Amino acid sequence: MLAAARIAEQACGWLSGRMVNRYDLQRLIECLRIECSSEFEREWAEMSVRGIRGATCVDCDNPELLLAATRELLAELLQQNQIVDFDEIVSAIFTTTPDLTSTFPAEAARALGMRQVPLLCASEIAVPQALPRCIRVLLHVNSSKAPSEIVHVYLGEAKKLRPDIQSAQ
Ligand SMILES: C=C(O[C@@H]1C=C(C(=O)O)C=C[C@H]1O)C(=O)O
Repeated sequence: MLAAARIAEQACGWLSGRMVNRYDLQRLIECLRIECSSEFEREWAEMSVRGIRGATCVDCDNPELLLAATRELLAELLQQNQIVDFDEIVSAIFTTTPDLTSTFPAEAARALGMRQVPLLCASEIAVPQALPRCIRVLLHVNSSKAPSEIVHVYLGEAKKLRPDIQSAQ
């Protein structure tokens, strides 16, 4: 639980059923202020920037299909990594294989609410025989998780890209 939520819960418990005077309230506010700042310092000290990878494929180069597939991928990445607040996301880089040019996958991220997140789209390297019609994403997030706790998400045909990750999960 976030420090602020836990402290607020404690404060509510302390206050419930009490007649509090102004002196008590001032004392409580001062205690919470000290407790909050040290808790936040501890939480921030444990935070690092982590990279989270994902990929998915579409059947053809159609903007609606591409945006729906990107939305699905992002939703899965957020859910699997318990990202509830877009402010935790530092940036997101998308690539599409050279056969996908109908739209920018970043639009799907904005449509999900990532309006403040810096986004970038680029074309993947045209490696011969590489998996076609593939959308990739690299999220950078502020996280207190260890690298081994990060869940990278490969959907559909894109699962073939990283069999090592599929077997590890
Ligand atoms: C294997 C992938 O495709 C390509 C190869 C990568 C790699 O070797 O790490 C990373 C991204 C892509 O350029 C992937 O998306 O994971």
